[in-house]
Amino acid sequence: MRKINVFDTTLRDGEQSAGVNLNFEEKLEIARQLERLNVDIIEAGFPASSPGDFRSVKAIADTVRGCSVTGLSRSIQKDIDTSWEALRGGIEPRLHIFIATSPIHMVHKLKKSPEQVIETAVETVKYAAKFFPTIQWSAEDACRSDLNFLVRIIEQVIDAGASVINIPDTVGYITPHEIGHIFKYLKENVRNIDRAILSTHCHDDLGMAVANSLSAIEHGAGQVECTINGIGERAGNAALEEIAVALKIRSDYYHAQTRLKLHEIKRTSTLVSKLTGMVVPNNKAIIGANAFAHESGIHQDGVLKEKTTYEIITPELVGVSSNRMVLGKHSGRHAFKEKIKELGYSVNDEELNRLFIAFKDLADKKKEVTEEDIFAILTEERVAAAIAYYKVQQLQVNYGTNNIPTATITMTTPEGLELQEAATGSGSVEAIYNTLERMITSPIKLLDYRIQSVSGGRDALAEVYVKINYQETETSGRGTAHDVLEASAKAYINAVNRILNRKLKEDLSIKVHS
Ligand SMILES: CC(=O)SCCNC(=O)CCNC(=O)[C@H](O)C(C)(C)COP(=O)(O)OP(=O)(O)OC[C@H]1O[C@@H](n2cnc3c(N)ncnc32)[C@H](O)[C@@H]1OP(=O)(O)O
Ligand SMILES: CC(C)C(=O)C(=O)O
Ligand SMILES: [Mg+2]
Repeated sequence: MRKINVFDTTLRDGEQSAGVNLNFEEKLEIARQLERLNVDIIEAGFPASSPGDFRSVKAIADTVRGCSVTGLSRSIQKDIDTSWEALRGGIEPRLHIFIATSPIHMVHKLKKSPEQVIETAVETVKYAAKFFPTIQWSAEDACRSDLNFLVRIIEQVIDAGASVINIPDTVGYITPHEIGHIFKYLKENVRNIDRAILSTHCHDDLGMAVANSLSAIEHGAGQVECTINGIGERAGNAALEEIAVALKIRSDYYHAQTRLKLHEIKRTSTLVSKLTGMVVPNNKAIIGANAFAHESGIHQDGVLKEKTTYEIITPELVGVSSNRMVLGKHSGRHAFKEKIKELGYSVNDEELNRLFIAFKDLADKKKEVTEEDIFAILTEERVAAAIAYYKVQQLQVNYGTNNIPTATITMTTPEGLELQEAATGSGSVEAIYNTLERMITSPIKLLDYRIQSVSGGRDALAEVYVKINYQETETSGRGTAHDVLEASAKAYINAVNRILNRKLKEDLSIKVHS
């Protein structure tokens, strides 16, 4: 297996993301975590860009011992001197020096001829070699540069002392096939290429940064530059976690490996996301919240039977504790039954079918059905099955800021009659309770009413607790529903039914004993 060096530029190119500004302590914390992840090189910043960046780069170089630390420099003596002051305390001081090589950049930005660019590159690499044992030289916008010009300048900077040659796709323009060709061409045509490692540095403007990096590796790159979570200038850089895991999972294809401790990936990603404020999308490969979540019934059934049916990466590989079965409207009976078992219940097939109907009904209204929701469905179902005397068939409430709230309810009675009533109240809940009282024979006194949400979010289930006095007996009742008014009606009827149930049992025992 070929060894690929991982050059992490989260603290330099990653910090170039619009809106990101890491302070000294935050940069140091991320550097320590990158060291734990075991990257080969940390690009800690751009020392000449500001006193703050100089201080952080110096602190990181002086602290980190598990890998090499580098800093970016323009092809200017002043930048090189400042970088040396920042980096000299590191275990293997390394300079990352760059100059643009594409016609667009040379003409419009640098305002230099190709010959002047070669001269500047060679002079500054020679100057840097007086201080730095290792020099990485980058041809900015290499992928839009003339290939033969690239060959010429690379040969000369290697002779001047550079031992790593980086070929950036600065503007995210190249395609996987084309970058493969560039690396192959340089390998075959740069006279002294055996004295240097070729490196790839891709941006994601066309969404191809990772694919391009992998193609470069396939065609001869020995170093890959990337950032955690793919953050970086504009649309970002190639995502470290995606490249590293692709090399691991498809080692049969790439025959290349890194020295990364992959189980540190999730922790590193979370830290970077937190400190930069760059939120990781749920569907992001490897580290997104949904990367190991299965939602649909057929997939869940497959994973329950054999994980490899739908998982090519084990969550543990990247430091995620386990996969996740998300219960939602696409889930099937197998996953639902498994969740019930996890909650410590056993249900027979008939109960499972009844519960599954209630579950699907809720899943249609809610994005994700949580464990708390399932627990509520289970309890509700069991309690309701035991004591359904009065049963609300239909409930409608009219509410408006300038209207008196009115409830209309259709309900079946213990005798099997279907009644319909309407009543008003000072609020919607009172209107419901006044309506119910018209249909229930004995008077009811409401003693307590409490409402809470079962799980978080705007679509959470509502759970209502009531305490009532009915037929000279005090009891409580609960109701759960997606709507607070429906839950309120259910709780009230549940309390009445509990009393009727208790009384029926007492009557039966009187009859049995007499
Ligand atoms: C592709 C990349 O990611 S490159 C890295 C990009 N990162 C950054 O720019 C972040 C840090 N940058 C900074 O803080 C500032 O730009 C500084 C401190 C480096 C320079 O600031 P200023 O001196 O005010 O220059 P400014 O940024 O406006 O312009 C850049 C100058 O550097 C020159 N330049 C750009 N690249 C190079 C290079 N590789 N070598 C030498 N000169 C360069 C430009 O031609 C321009 O020169 P000019 O003033 O003669 O026209
Ligand atoms: C400085 C270089 C390596 C860079 O970030 C780029 O070209 O994208
Ligand atoms: Mg870049």
